[in-house]
Amino acid sequence: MIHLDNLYKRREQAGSVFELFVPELKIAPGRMVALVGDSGCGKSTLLDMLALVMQPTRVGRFILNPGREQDAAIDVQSLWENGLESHLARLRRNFMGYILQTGGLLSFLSVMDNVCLPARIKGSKDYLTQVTALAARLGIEHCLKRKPDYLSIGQRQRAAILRAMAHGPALVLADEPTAAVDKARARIIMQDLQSVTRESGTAVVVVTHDTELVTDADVTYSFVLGQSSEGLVRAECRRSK
Ligand SMILES: Nc1ncnc2c1ncn2[C@@H]1O[C@H](COP(=O)(O)OP(=O)(O)OP(=O)(O)O)[C@@H](O)[C@H]1O
Repeated sequence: MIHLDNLYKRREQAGSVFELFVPELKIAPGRMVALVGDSGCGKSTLLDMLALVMQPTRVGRFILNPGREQDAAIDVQSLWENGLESHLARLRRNFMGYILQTGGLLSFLSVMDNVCLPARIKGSKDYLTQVTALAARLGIEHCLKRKPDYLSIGQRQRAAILRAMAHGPALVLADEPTAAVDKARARIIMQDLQSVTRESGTAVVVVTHDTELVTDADVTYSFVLGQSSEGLVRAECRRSK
C-alpha cells in the first residue's frame, strides 16, 4: 500500500536542526505497523509524511497504492513537486483515517454525527450499516446518540477508532491512540484496533513510545537517536521486527 525508501527529512527551528533518515518502509493491507521511539525521535514527523501533510526533503521513492486493483500506484513525491495539493487532499480524504491522542471528537456533535462526518465529506452513502456493525464490534453501540463529553475516555477512544474507519479508508494513522487511558485498557483498545483493521483489510500505523503496547504489531520500526554535533540531532528509523 505504501512503499518508500531513502527518505530524508530536515527540520530547523531556532538554530537547532533535526534530521530523520528512513532507509525503507513498507505498509501492507490489513497489517499493523508500529513506529516506536522516545520523545523527539521523529515519530510524528514520519507520521505526517505518511499522512501526506508534510513533504519529505528528499526521497528515493514514495509509492502509494490505495489498494484496489484498478488503482494505479501513485508517486507521492511527484505530487508534492508539482504542487498538486488538491490531489494530495483527495487522497487524504478518501484513503486515510486518523486517530488522535485525545480522540479529537467534536464536542457539539453526537458520537454518531462525529463518526459519520468523514463519510459524508467523502460523499459515501452506504456507510450506516457498516458503522452500526463496527460500533457493536467495538462495544460502543449504546453510545452513538451521546455527546463525547458524556463518554468515558476509553469509550471516546473507541469512538475515535470508529470515526477513523467509518468511511472505509485503506490506511488508518494513529498517534499515541491510547495515551489517555491506563495500561490495561490501552492493551485491550489496541487489540480491538488490530482486529477490526485486520478484518476489514485496513492497514494501520500506530505511533507510540511504549514498546509493550505494540508487541503484537505485524511490523515494528524503531528510531535510533544520535547527537551528531552541537545543535544537530540525527535520527534513523529502521525495521526492528
Ligand atoms: N515545527 C517544527 N519545526 C522544526 N522542528 C520541529 C518542529 N516540530 C518538531 N520539530 C523537531 O523535530 C524533531 C522530531 O519531532 P517529532 O514531533 O517528530 O518527535 P516525536 O518522536 O513525535 O516526539 P514526541 O513523542 O515527543 O511527540 C524534534 O527534535 C523536534 O524538536
